[in-house]
Amino acid sequence: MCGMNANLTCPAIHSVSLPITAFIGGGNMSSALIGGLLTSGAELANLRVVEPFAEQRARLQQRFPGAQILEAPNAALRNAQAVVWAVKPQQFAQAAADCRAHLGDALHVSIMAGVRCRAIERQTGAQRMVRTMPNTPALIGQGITGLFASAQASEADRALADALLAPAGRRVWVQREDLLDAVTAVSGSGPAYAFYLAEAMTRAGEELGLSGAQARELALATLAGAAALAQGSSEPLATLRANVTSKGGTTAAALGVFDAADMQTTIIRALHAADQRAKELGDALEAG
Ligand SMILES: NC(=O)C1=CN([C@@H]2O[C@H](COP(=O)(O)OP(=O)(O)OC[C@H]3O[C@@H](n4cnc5c(N)ncnc54)[C@H](O)[C@@H]3O)[C@@H](O)[C@H]2O)C=CC1
Ligand SMILES: O=C(O)[C@@H]1CCC=N1
Repeated sequence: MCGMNANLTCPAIHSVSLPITAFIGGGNMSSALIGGLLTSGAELANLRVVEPFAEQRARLQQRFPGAQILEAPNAALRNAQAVVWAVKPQQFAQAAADCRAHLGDALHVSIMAGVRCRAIERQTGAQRMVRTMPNTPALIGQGITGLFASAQASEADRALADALLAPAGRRVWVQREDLLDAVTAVSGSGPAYAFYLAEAMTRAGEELGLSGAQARELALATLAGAAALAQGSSEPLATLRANVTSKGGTTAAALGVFDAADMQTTIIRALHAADQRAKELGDALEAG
């Protein structure tokens, strides 16, 4: 049951060779995921990546020697046991049309925001699917990925998807497909919110006289330390916040400004907008 439970550790993929796996789209997230597989010791001889852009193919070839980097789908995809859809949602219909004739009986794994199992089935004919939503800390193995399996996916399929995403970091399986939009809003897009906050903290630090490098170091170490503290604690987040906030002190002064601007409501509204956008991307594909 390792594919169902984020708390169980799945067998590491490095103890066996990577099953024949085709990534469709070799951009940022593909590179992060493949990099993770490589770092975890997977042999890349069974890896195929379809990437139409020559410059990006050259980068992939240099970074992942041994992998087959293809300009267009061809017979090399036929025996793939897993196909990972890693194009932008708006590129999926074209990519699927290009690939469909070349794919055999593979598990289809998607990392695309919003694109629903129904659309993947319609565009590819696949029924065994695992949709996933990783995030960019996958680049350093510290990401977190939400996963959802179609009803037809077997335990072995779930385990394979889990193993492919394991080098990217932690995994959380959800039981309803629409919850992947919520995962996208919280953790898929989430690194950008953290960087946004860090940018503002860094800018303020500079305005207050620190060097840019010092302000950045202080901001990032604070965010990382606060996240690590909260992860190791069973206290509610509000209690951890209260522990920093002396009555009449500096933190209260800062939080007072946040509250006056209704920051929590704004952040919550922002995540609803991300969830809504994932749904719109899904709707557009179903309509198209
Ligand atoms: N960037 C992020 O933080 C995250 C992105 N995602 C999802 O990952 C997917 C890819 O995103 P990125 O890697 O950021 O985008 P990207 O633009 O870096 O990568 C997409 C790649 O697909 C290639 N491509 C375009 N048309 C193609 C076709 N017909 N066949 C094969 N390849 C084709 C492009 O040349 C490009 O290299 C998206 O669906 C996104 O929703 C998921 C989680 C996080
Ligand atoms: O912004 C996006 O649409 C993608 C999905 C999650 C992170 N990046």
